[in-house]
Amino acid sequence: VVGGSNSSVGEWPWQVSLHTTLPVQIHKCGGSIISDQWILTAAHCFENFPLTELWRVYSSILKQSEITNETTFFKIQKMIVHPRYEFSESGYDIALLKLDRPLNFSALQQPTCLPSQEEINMEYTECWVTGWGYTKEKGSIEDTLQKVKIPIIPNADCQFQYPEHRITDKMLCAGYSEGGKDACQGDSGGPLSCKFENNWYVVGITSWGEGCARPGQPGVYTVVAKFVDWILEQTLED
Ligand SMILES: Cc1c(O)cccc1C(=O)Nc1cccc2ccc(C(=N)N)cc12
Repeated sequence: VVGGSNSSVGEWPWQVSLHTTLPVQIHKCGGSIISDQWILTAAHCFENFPLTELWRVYSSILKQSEITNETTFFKIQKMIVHPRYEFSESGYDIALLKLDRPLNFSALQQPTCLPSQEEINMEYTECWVTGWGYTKEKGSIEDTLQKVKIPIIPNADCQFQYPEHRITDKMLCAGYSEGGKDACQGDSGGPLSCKFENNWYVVGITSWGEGCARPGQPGVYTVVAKFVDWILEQTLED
């Protein structure tokens, strides 16, 4: 996250950290708890690491430095990448991870709400992006979970700012025209969380952007509301 600040303990209890273990263990992506056994994240996180055995899921973490060999983690029992995903910029950048065992909800780890299906994206006035990603383009993974408040912008404006891309209705954009605040590499898969009538919803999934926090280059997110049917089909089956 560029231009953000440190989160406090339990502020984003649905945020998880996804680590790969080879060649060394490292944070790769964020994700959101949406039930006691399912994590919502981005498909592009698994492009070079499609094997579930390579991943560890850490919940109730504020600092990456809290993670030691003794820290408990979840393994991935099932990885479901959207069948229409090809690459981030073409959309469908969404994936579901089934944990090897249910997690116990607590103040530090609990699910966030899935948004309703109608298009109320523009009515969300309080949205935050969170993650341990880079704080600048040539950055590195942050120790403390970062947060930054970012406004959702109309897709028409976003399309103008990305003339070489097709910004579809399954993508949403968020950013400041002057740049300076944005998600970045390492935040991928994490939530764009919006507070609505005193509840938090995972409205977007951090997906891509040209660089990070550049003026006129907003962050692009998967619109979760467009995939609620798919999410329910995949997760209620089990
Ligand atoms: C290609 C690249 C880097 O090598 C380092 C940092 C960023 C980039 C880059 O262009 N964009 C990105 C690469 C990977 C994930 C990203 C996630 C979000 C955003 C965003 N701006 N909201 C940009 C990303």
